[in-house]
Amino acid sequence: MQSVIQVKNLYKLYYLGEETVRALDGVDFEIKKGEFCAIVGTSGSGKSTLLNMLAGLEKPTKGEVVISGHHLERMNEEQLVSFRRRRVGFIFQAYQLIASMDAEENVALPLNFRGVKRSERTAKARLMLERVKLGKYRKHFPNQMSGGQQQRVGVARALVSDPEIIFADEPTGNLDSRTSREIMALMQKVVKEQGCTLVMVTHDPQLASWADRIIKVIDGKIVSIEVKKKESTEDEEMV
Ligand SMILES: Nc1ncnc2c1ncn2[C@@H]1O[C@H](COP(=O)(O)OP(=O)(O)OP(=O)(O)O)[C@@H](O)[C@H]1O
Repeated sequence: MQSVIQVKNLYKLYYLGEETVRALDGVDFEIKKGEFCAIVGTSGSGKSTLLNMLAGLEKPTKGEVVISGHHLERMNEEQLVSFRRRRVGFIFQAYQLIASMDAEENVALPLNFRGVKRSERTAKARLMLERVKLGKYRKHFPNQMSGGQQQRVGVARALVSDPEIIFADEPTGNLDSRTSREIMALMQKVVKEQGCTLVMVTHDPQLASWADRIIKVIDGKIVSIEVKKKESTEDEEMV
């Protein structure tokens, strides 16, 4: 399988007065196309810094981040914005839905930025809401939905523009354990159905165990990469 993300000799140093924080301290790995990858580690280990580098939200101090053959560290701000709009979807811990927009409008939002016409935006948003089993909730506003439902809207919004890669930062951090499992199962299923790559950051090894590849980070260094043997799961059989 082809690699969609390649990270080579990556460093991110922060200078705080006399002190140098080695948030990423020489990191190398690859993520294959279509994989669900978890980056796991305790608080302060460097997970969010790594995710920000992969999404082109922060510049590395040194090293390479190559996404589908494109070097992010060589891009300027404008190129990075365009890269994110065209190729990337995000799922956030606090959902980040717009309170004044209903579920359908929230899901359609990434398509506005791409200049897709209104009728097509609405049709795609409805399809995605059906896919996350929220078809009946399309006219509901965020404050009329549970946390789990809001995050399902978040998943639909991340997938609506057919991104190559979805980045998720503690996507179930605000949810109880049962709802968390539901969201993990949903993300695993829809990502496989759409054939995109999912990179999730979590501090929770239990949640990381849903992934095909688990990258463990301690003090800015990778200490292990576990690749799970493919099993014929229920989700895969449904694809
Ligand atoms: N802008 C910054 N300036 C200085 N130090 C920073 C900055 N951002 C992060 N750090 C430091 O880099 C290290 C890694 O931080 P990071 O946020 O990546 O960890 P994390 O694993 O995502 O933690 P958490 O799970 O708590 O979000 C920490 O020691 C943190 O204090």
